[in-house]
Amino acid sequence: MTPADFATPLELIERSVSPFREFTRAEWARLRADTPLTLTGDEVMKLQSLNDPISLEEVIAIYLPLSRLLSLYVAATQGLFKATQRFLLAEQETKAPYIIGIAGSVAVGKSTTARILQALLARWPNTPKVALVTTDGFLYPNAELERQGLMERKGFPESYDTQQLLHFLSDIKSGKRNVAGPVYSHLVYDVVPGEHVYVDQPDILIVEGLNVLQPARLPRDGSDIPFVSDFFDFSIYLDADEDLLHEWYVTRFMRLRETAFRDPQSYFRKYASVSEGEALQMAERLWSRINLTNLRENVLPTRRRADLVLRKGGSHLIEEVSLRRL
Ligand SMILES: Nc1ncnc2c1ncn2[C@@H]1O[C@H](COP(=O)(O)OP(=O)(O)O)[C@@H](O)[C@H]1O
Ligand SMILES: CC(C)(COP(=O)(O)O)[C@@H](O)C(=O)NCCC(=O)O
Repeated sequence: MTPADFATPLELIERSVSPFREFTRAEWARLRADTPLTLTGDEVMKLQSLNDPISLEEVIAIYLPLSRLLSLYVAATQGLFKATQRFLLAEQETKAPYIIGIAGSVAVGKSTTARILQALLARWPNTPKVALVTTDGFLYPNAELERQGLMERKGFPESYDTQQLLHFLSDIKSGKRNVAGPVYSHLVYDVVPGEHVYVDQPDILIVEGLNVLQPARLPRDGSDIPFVSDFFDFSIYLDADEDLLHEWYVTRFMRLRETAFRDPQSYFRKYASVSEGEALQMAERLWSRINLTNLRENVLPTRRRADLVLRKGGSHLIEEVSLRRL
């Protein structure tokens, strides 16, 4: 026995009650085992979002072990589903899609993580059909947010049509074909009327958004309201310190000024032509009044509900991984 093997009773209790198993980057990277690399450096570059750099090394160290874990979990869930069907003496073979939720703050890089996972999972040897949707389409349109005085609460739980999202997920989970969902445009900063995304019986669905792990606000009459996460088979929370998120948000806003904001259709076009100081002020205001407040009040408290927490450090690399004990 070494001194490190001794722990105080309190330490033992803390260790035994933590619902998560913690891994350093190096420990997690070893769990890739023999999972083959199926993406090239060029493909990875194309999947990254603005101001969210990702390298092939990150895919190898973090995402290949995750892909291996998910392939085991998907197979186990499918086995359980088949067992239930056998028990029910079901005559027809049906299948339910495996649904993965990705939560985390604005500007943490959920979109990059979601796209990398989608590409990796779609390249498993049995090439499953992997669909990806973002929850921003389920935000109420700006006109409705304005009517309800919620324009400064965009991204807060009350700014989403959660009923619509629940119906959408329920239709997909129950195997309906061509389920239509709404589409949000960051350019015009609003839901696009008449535009839809269609999800057609995927093997795997990735649902990405700020509030996907949010508990339902239970009605006083005690009726049973599902959580969005009730539809998830696995969930990921992408985490980073507040200071980093703040820096990433403001840097991205200032880079968007040079690109997307120049488009005459951009909601933020004004900030492409005002002084750098004024643009910076707006970015700071959006961050602190909306996104940071939402992070503290609503998003971060859901972290402990995830099955896996990926924690990013200063250079956008994932430095720590926590996996829920089953
Ligand atoms: N104002 C904007 N104009 C254009 N694209 C944007 C704007 N804000 C965010 N985006 C893009 O939208 C996507 C989602 O951003 P966000 O909701 O902050 O989540 P995350 O950074 O976690 O992916 C990112 O790819 C980001 O680059
Ligand atoms: C559209 C968002 C709410 C993110 O939505 P999500 O896809 O996570 O549901 C967010 O990017 C946003 O626009 N927040 C409002 C404050 C801001 O303009 O940064």
